[in-house]
Amino acid sequence: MVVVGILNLQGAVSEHLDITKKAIENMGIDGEARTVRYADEVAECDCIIISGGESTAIGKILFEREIDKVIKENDLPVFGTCAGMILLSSKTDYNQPILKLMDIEVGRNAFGRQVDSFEDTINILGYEYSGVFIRAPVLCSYDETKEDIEVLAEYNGEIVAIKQGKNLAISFHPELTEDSRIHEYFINLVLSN
Ligand SMILES: NC(=O)CC[C@H](N)C(=O)O
Repeated sequence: MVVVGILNLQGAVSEHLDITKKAIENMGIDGEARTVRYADEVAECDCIIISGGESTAIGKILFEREIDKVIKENDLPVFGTCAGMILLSSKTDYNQPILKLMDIEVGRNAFGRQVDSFEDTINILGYEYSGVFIRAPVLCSYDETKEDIEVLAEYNGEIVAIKQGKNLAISFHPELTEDSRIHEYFINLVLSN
């Protein structure tokens, strides 16, 4: 049984819930997707998804509620999309609370400054995926000495998907498509030893 917690503090939460449910169904595994808002609810999960939204707001509430501690103490894998990627990083170009779970540095609002959002094809995990970018962060650098880091996708020469151990950071919004394969990939990461 795998319990996927979608952090419900701010942002595109219901979309992640729906697509995670779809991923679990497609995989045919014993699993559950639920939204979580407090540290004790997070502690009952096997992994956490942090949605897009406003990373400063999400980070502030996350630290106030000491959800960071539960994630770290329980070694919970985290999948972050857009604002979630920012929260996974170790450094951003803003002064904001972040989890520092991945050895990546990001720049906020790097894509789509002129236009608020766009959609384009991303090659990821061996297939073509429709990437939705909404004021997305760019990955400025990552620690190349870390053997557990793997770049999963690039777009116009920029890294837009990267994993480190069981943490996954994506600068676009897979929850805004009907395609659950990236969510399935994350759940498989969680299930693998
Ligand atoms: N769609 C998003 O998640 C945008 C992220 C937002 N620009 C931030 O920096 O927090």
